[in-house]
Amino acid sequence: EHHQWKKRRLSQATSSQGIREGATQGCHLRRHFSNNKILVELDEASGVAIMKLKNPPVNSLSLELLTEFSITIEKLEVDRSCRGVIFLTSAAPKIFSAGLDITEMSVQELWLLLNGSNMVTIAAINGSSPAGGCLMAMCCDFRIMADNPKYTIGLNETQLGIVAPFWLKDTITNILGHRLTEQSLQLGQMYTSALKIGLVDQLVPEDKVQSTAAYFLTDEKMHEDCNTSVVLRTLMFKALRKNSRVLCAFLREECNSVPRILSNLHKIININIYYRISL
Ligand SMILES: CCC/C=C/C(=O)SCCNC(=O)CCNC(=O)[C@H](O)C(C)(C)COP(=O)([O-])OP(=O)([O-])OC[C@H]1O[C@@H](n2cnc3c(N)ncnc32)[C@H](O)[C@@H]1OP(=O)([O-])[O-]
Repeated sequence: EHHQWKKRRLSQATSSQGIREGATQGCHLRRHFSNNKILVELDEASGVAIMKLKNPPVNSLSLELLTEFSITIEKLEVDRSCRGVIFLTSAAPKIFSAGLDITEMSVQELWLLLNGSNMVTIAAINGSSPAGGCLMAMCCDFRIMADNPKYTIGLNETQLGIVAPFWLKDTITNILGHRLTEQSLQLGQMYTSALKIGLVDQLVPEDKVQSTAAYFLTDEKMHEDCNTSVVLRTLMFKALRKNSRVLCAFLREECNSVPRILSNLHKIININIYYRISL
């Protein structure tokens, strides 16, 4: 049943959003597809897909954006010309994402998709990234952030009166370690020095964020890093996150067993149930 639902969503996505082929940019042929809230450029020469969030004014993760996010990831997963690489970056400068839309609450599907994906994912963080924005970046395999002291990143849930569920805590623990996670979550800390604590992997000038992310995936970079393929390293990394993946599989299984008539309301209720279990 879930399989049919997935197929239906994919065909809806490809027909209703429309894929425009043949647009050129630079010397590579690019395919674009654009939804209301997400712009995707697929460079066919390199197989690199760039996903840009465009939900002004602050790129909040509204239900509409999150739904388009799921559809886009699913489309790229089955697109054979995509080498399995995505950059998440904001179409608007200064703000990567303000996190969940404060009037809505539904982000677990995004976490499931990114953690469960076999594609290499890179967050090109070109602005502030609190709460859900930080979660989205943390779910990626690498994080490259604009070097600007005005931009902060972190999980400020405690400051908002939200208790972080276990899967969010596990995600940040994988990156920061146990003690720093405790401090970070207790204080709802937003960091300006995210590189120092390892929350991001690289700080670069603002206008270099996207090109650095792209460079990460080139053969040249691969050679620089002792001939270790980025893809291989990522697979190793994903294997190290085994617990999260087992958890993902478990949650996915659980989600699938729920009849997916999928009105948004049902979805939110299901997610809230997971919230409750996790707490
Ligand atoms: C399990 C995971 C749990 C995750 C939980 C979350 O993510 S909870 C979320 C945690 N997120 C946060 O705590 C983020 C808190 N926000 C900020 O820190 C800053 O807004 C900023 C740094 C993102 C942008 O600064 P800036 O000076 O460039 O811009 P500005 O401040 O002037 O805002 C412009 C407009 O955007 C509005 N708006 C803002 N955020 C949201 C939102 N999430 N949603 C909807 N709307 C939002 C804001 O009200 C204002 O509207 P107005 O009045 O024009 O109608």
